[in-house]
Amino acid sequence: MKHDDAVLTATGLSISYDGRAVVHSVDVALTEGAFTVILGPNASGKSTVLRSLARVHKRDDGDIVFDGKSLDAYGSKELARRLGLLPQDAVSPEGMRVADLISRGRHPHHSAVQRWTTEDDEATRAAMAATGTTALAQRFVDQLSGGQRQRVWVALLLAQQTDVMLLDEPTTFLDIAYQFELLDLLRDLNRGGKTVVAVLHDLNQAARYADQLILMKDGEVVATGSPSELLTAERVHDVFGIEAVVVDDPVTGTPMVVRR
Ligand SMILES: Nc1ncnc2c1ncn2[C@@H]1O[C@H](COP(=O)(O)OP(=O)(O)OP(=O)(O)O)[C@@H](O)[C@H]1O
Repeated sequence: MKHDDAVLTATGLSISYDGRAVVHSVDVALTEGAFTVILGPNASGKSTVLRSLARVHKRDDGDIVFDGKSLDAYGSKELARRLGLLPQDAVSPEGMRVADLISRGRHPHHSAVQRWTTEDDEATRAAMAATGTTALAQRFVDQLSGGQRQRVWVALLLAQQTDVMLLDEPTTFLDIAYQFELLDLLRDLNRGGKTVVAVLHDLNQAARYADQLILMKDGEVVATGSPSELLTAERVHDVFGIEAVVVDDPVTGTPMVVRR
């Protein structure tokens, strides 16, 4: 699969767990500088694809090319400086304070002998400010609410300062205000040049924020395109099995899916 404006492409990507195939020869092209949202029903393979794109999960087959070079050719620190993943099931080490967890986002930027620098300070401070976690700095991560913890994980990813950010259901646990705040933040980062890829479940949020949607079902990519191209009543029915009408969002004009 060749896309001149893609920063990360996967071709013929197949992935399994313990011999059970769950992703079947999919092609994915993530446009550089775009905000891409992966949508699909539960168990359709979204997280598995995302983890594989971040080289966290091994693929059985397929080529992944990141910025002109095979993903496999990157050293782990080199890759972590350029591409970051917020997993769906991030678990923090027990007894760790928020500031310490977020500072881990700076590790890929350090050599074996390098000390903490003012740049590291600046990156972590900015990440905490952007995610509203500054006041939580000395709290233990395992004693936070689900939403607070989620914002801490996002802060870690921000502190990592990668060109490409992959986020698996980043709005989980967040109240509606924080959901939009986080999506606004991701959009700002995206407009500042970062390539953002997020798995979301809310079709209308996806339609508002995404330049590009990747629609998955049963371990396959069923369609890729802009929200207005993709979100039709017929496709929503085919992929999610619900009867809906698609109208224009009265605020943004993007497609808005309303269940009948
Ligand atoms: N660690 C694992 N071991 C075995 N099977 C797994 C594992 N993780 C996921 N699977 C299976 O792989 C398939 C795809 O799962 P995946 O988590 O990628 O889907 P998803 O689209 O992200 O789902 P959801 O919206 O529920 O998060 C599912 O059938 C799931 O049961």
